[in-house]
Amino acid sequence: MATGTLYNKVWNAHAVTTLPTGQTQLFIGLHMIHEVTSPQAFDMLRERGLKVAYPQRTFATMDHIVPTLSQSRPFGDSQAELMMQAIEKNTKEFGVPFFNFETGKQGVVHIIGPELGLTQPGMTIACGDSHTSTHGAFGTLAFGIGTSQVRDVLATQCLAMDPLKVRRIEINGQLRPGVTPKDVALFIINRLGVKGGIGFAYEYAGEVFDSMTMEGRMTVCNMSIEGGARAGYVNPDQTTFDYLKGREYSPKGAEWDAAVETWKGFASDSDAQYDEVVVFDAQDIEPMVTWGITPGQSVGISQALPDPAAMPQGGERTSTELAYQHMKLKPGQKTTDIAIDVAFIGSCTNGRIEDLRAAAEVVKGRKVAEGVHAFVVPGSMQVRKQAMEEGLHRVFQEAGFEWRAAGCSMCLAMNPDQLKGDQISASSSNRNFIGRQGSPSGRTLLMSPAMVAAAAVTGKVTDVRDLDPVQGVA
Ligand SMILES: CC(C)[C@H](C(=O)O)[C@@H](O)C(=O)O
Ligand code: SF4
Repeated sequence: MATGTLYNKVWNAHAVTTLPTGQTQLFIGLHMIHEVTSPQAFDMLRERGLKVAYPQRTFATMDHIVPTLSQSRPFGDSQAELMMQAIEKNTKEFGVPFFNFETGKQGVVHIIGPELGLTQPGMTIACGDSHTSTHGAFGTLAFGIGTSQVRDVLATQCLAMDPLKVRRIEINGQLRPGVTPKDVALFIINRLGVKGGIGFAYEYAGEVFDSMTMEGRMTVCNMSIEGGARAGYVNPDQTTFDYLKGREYSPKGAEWDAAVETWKGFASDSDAQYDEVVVFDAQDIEPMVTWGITPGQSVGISQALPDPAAMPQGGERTSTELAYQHMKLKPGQKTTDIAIDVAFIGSCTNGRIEDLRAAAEVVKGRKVAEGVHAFVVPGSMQVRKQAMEEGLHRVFQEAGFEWRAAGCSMCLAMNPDQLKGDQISASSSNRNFIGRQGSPSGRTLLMSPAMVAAAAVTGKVTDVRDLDPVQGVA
């Protein structure tokens, strides 16, 4: 059992009791909700005549179904309009703050929590969404939950949870130029497998994380769930505190100093005991690209696609063969030979300002390749505003990208932004499952925002480090 870890400290600080099932009843400090997994939970509350126990610890937004072109009401999609109306009604009736378009703070749930300073070190956080692990970047224990658990948290502010083991993933050394947090996330999943994290919380540590920005840490924690982990976190440090200072919901004045002292106390001790420790060398990581139908089916940009015939019979070989069938790619093929149809920059993995800056940097002075449909969907209204203040929208538009409104968009295509037929996308999102981007035969290549930008301007998967400099661009 892990001791002296952040996991351990945050868990114990929030444990209410041990339930007869052996599970821990855990108090949840922050509950974020969105339109997809909350309507039935509110209905169940209504059926039982219950209230939201802590409306001041509950915050709502809408992200999955929002159209990114016209947002005039009623929405063109009547299903989406109904979901919007449901969350409007539920938040009003139950007294839950709702970050809708009018507030200027709407966005993907995992982007707005940190951006508003709602996400704070040492917290337990829950949201009816698997990528809640994102908030672990702040030294929180953040869990994605299902709709019946959303009901439980609404009604009691508690969850019944099984304890986790802790695996420390330490990456030492410095990342090579052009290698980003997204590449780190894909590398970890490639090495440990999409199921490798089952039963674990991942603690990300080592020089790479020490020097990573908060947005980068969010990208890596976001994808913990794609590696099977229940949660993922980075210990809070000065980078964390600097990010949170002055945010809307961050503590102010004397409360700020007291909060920082408390937050520091949640970090893992230097002599903490882990259930497992895995160590990687930063130099071994290169820009990564997925070629298959799970986020673990990836290669470094310089490597050829793997050969299933070289794998032992069984699970991995079968899923590799299945992936080749769906992706219409060939073992041994170079990733840089794969042409793309669509370039999507956005999502809770890579829809933050640093992601847009990194992509714009590549796009500046270049043009989207002929036949490629490229678009940028900022992760939140605030990210969008910031990007426009920096003129990034113009960089994208001049290159031929579309500049859209904030939401989940083509990350999972619950809105009109969908692949057609067997189109292939270069996508900065987190899942490449069959049908994920709206078309059953659609194909998704996951990569960093800079790599998506490089693919958009060349029309095929490209090592962003190989692009020739653009004349006249500083
Ligand atoms: C719609 C929602 C329940 C889902 C999730 O839980 O992750 C979505 O956000 C996703 O990324 O697949
Ligand atoms: S951006 Fe994608 S992964 Fe994130 S919450 Fe939305 S659909 Fe899920």
